[in-house]
Amino acid sequence: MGIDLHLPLPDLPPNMAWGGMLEAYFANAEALAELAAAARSAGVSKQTVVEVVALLVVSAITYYRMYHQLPYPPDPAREPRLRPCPLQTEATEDEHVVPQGFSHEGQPASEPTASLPAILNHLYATLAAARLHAPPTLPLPSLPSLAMDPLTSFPAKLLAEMQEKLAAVVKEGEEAEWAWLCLLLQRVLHKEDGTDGDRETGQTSLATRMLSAAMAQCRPFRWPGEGPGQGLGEGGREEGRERVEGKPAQSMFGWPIADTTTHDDVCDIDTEEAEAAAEAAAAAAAALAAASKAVPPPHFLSTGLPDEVQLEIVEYLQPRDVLRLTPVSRAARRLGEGEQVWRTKWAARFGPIWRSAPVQKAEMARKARRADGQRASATDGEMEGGWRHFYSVFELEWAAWLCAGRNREDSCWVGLEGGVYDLTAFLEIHPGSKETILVNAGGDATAFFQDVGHSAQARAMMADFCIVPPPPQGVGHTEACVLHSVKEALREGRAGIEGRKEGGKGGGRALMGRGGAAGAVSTLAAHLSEQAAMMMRRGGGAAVVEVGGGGRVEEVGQVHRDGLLHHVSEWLLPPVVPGGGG
Ligand code: HEM
Repeated sequence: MGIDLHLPLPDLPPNMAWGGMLEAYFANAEALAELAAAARSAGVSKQTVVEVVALLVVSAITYYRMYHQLPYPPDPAREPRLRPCPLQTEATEDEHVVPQGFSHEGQPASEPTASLPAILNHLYATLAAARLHAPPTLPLPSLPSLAMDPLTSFPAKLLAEMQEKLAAVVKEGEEAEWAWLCLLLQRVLHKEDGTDGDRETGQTSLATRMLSAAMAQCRPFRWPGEGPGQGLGEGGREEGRERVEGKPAQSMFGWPIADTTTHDDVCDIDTEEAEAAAEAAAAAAAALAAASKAVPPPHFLSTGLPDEVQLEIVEYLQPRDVLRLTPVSRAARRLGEGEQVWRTKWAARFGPIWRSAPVQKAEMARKARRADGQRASATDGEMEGGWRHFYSVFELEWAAWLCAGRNREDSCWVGLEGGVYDLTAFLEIHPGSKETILVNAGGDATAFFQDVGHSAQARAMMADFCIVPPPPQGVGHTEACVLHSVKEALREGRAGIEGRKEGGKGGGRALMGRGGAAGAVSTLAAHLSEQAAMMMRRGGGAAVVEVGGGGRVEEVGQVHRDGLLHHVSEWLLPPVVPGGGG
């Protein structure tokens, strides 16, 4: 199955917000399903596609910045003014913590729902614009055709192009940029198992061999201005390149560039020469591989991209996609669990809720009680477990916290589908009775409310009572919500913990749904076993959901080959009977 890319190219506002598009894309269940199907039929994993899209976004950011001649790292004085992101409509501008690139001035408040083809179209259009306006000395990649299938023809076409480029890379031995663009290609070609080429014969593909050679020759990519000796132009492999007096020796990308180099010099390569160089590269790669058998495949996010760029990628992604990316490598984990990422995500998702009047009032009341001499708890005012943990807890608990105690006739608040409603005035006239609401008030009543199956008319009435609006559709849930459902499913015996031995060094266990288990359970189980399978294929290790002694689930987490425990908070899980729930 292919994805039709014959879409009309949209007008590209210069201040396109990639993050918003990507957010919308990943939040779009239909697009995800389409992506999954396309990925399956093309033999590419969803994970890979996520990475590819993320990398494409980085390229877009890169070219966007070049196009507007914005410095990197960003210089606040020269940044385009950020407009409050659509999620933060109430607070004043000063109060906003706007995620980088989330939204720019002049953009419509509501992001269009983007599909993968639309995103690619935007990206390509940006690249095209960048090419048109770039100074001729800037060696930009030539573009893949716009009318192609991103999941099938993309790798093939890009491969052809990349082979050409790689030949130049190897020849010049400098252009790390290409090397990481090729990583993108390599990830796609790799399918998902970290091997390449023909597994039977152990032959690696030309692309990989060339890439290895290029990577071996390239020093990590750095943006200019990161410090002496770090850019490629400083003390790197500079043979064949001349520093021009009085001119910067680096291009914006940080590789050395003589001012006689033209775009054509870089992009139009003599095919014969390229083939010869490719062969040389292959030979070099073979020698390299023979010298060191255990050359790990280069990984996404460990390619020497500047930290800020990597951070930008993960900040754009939905929480669940960040969680999906973290097991890819140590670097990805370090990033994906970073404080700043979750802080930003929290601010974008819950900032408006936190600043909403009811929450502020409740918070002030709580503080006043403290001032009245109520004993503060040991953890009061501290953030335990970091921002990621806090994000999960907040997501799960804030409505209950806000509504606590308000289950009376004179004050009746209910949490529903991510918003909070004051139903005090509605109690008497509620068609489903006052009592039904009262027994469910004072906390989150979403489950019951949805069970009842309220009509569209009923839903239309809700806005009148809303005091804290629910987030816009598509703002995803984190693992905390998934685990909340898991907890319920375990408690009700709809799911259990089962041991599952996998190959490799360590055994593995996964949380398995049982007949009729909640969707959340199977989602988590599928995710975990996907991870497990991936780890196994990469040479041992295990994805683990651990069951502690004494009939209690002590912890649930993923243990990876690198020995890192991806921990999920204990308190989310209920006691289970010995032997594993049910
Ligand atoms: C803003 C909040 C709410 C509004 C505007 C609302 C409105 C309505 C309306 C119009 C009906 C009539 C049936 C229909 O049109 O679907 C109804 C029925 C009902 N509602 Fe609500 N409701 C709200 C919240 C709740 C909550 C929080 C609960 C309980 C947790 C609840 C429980 C029920 C029940 C049990 C019925 C009766 C269903 C039946 O007889 O089939 N409602 N509600």
